[in-house]
Amino acid sequence: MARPISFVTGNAKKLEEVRAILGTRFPREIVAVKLDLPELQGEIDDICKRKCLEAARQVQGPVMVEDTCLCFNALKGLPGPYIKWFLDKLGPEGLHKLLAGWEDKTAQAVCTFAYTDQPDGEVLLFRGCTEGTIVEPRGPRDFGWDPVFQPTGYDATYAELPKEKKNEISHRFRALDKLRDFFK
Ligand SMILES: O=P(O)(O)OP(=O)(O)OP(=O)(O)OC[C@H]1O[C@@H](n2cnc3c(O)ncnc32)[C@H](O)[C@@H]1O
Ligand SMILES: [Mg+2]
Repeated sequence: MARPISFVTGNAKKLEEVRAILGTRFPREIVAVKLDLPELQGEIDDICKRKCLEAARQVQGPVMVEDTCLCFNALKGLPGPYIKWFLDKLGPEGLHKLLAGWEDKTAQAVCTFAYTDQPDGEVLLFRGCTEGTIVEPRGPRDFGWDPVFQPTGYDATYAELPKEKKNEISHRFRALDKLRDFFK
């Protein structure tokens, strides 16, 4: 039997969605490890790779980590990987207001899973994107920027959609679909 994969994250909501999406149809056991890993500045692939190798160093075994970006097209992809700090400081209202001066309200939610089986191993990346628009916040506020992200083709924000629906169309679902293919 292959060793369990530690999913290293400080975010309980991510973990909840990963468990719901992978369900029981995933061939490897996944154990949650709650660590808030440092995230270095830079391009998204490098952030993910370094986060993953740091996780592997701390866990000393197979790990996966995940990084989520919210990229505003009018702002050439920003806040991108810095969305966590923008959200912390500005709140959902402030994210919407950031685009006040721009006609283009479109955005991409981008999720990148990084996997490695050992501390100095090769890091594999699995990415999923969902297109949408940034709207005035609507719906429950229990997960990040969900209230301001309205996926294309829907009248509801991520926050307003039933969890099962979000998990069928989300950036995280699409990334996990690729990860699942790899482990099949
Ligand atoms: O420990 P890690 O896994 O890094 O967890 P984190 O909360 O620091 O997460 P990120 O570094 O990936 O930062 C992404 C930010 O976007 C938020 N976020 C991530 N996925 C989201 C989703 O599906 N819907 C809404 N907000 C999300 C999350 O709460 C953070 O504020
Ligand atoms: Mg983080």
